[in-house]
Amino acid sequence: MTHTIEHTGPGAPAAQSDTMLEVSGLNGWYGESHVLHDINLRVGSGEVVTLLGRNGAGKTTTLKAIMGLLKTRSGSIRFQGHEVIDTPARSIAKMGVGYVPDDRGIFGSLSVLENLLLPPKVAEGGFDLPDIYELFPNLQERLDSYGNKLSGGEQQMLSIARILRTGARFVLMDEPTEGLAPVIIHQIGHTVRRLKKAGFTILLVEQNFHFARELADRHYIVQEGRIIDEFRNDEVTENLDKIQGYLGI
Ligand SMILES: Nc1ncnc2c1ncn2[C@@H]1O[C@H](COP(=O)(O)OP(=O)(O)OP(=O)(O)O)[C@@H](O)[C@H]1O
Repeated sequence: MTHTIEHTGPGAPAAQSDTMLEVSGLNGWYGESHVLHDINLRVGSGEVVTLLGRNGAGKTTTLKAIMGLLKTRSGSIRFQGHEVIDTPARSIAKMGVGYVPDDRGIFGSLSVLENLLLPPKVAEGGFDLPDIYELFPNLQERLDSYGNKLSGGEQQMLSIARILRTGARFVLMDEPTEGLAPVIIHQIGHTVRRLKKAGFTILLVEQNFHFARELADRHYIVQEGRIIDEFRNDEVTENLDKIQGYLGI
């Protein structure tokens, strides 16, 4: 069945009580190196929430820990009320959590279509191919191209598109704008806005504060593996100096 995103409602964030993700006291390690320290964060259903911070702050590691890709972790990660701290990544994906990694994870020796069809469906209601082509017309034109022949922007779109196909409704996105030209960043921003309108929940890691500010409902500031502050998007203007100080911009 075609998933008509144009006809979906305005997608205002759901009530505070409707929690998609609740992380409490999350700690994470790479070997002996203690990288995440008592991370607490919450993402409501239908919200776009960002993790902002300088290089090496621990943003990617936080996403990996939530997705189950960082195995040495402790604390609590609840997805729609279910504790997943001991759940492997494969099972977390099956619960409807999609992950768009910072390296985009495209297989260079597979075509666009093969890359699109690769991740297994996890839920009904995912985008079918016409939905994807409507959202990303460039991908339809490049269906037979190999992944390694795509531009950075096309790879990013493919990486997002294949997650949408799976039926995941909660998407973790790691720096989707990294290294892309302004016109492509604009297109990615347009995509995130449409997904929000269609009711998706998004946890977004970003270095590009201006991009994050255009899209997000709330922001968490990550520094040295800790959440040190948080802001609603409508509090950003009055806290701009503070935020720019945190981010070093
Ligand atoms: N595979 C790894 N093994 C050991 N240490 C790592 C590994 N990956 C990241 N780190 C370290 O963990 C810390 C957090 O890194 P992380 O990649 O989560 O930061 P980030 O905020 O996402 O920054 P960036 O935007 O640069 O990716 C850094 O000190 C980094 O050097």
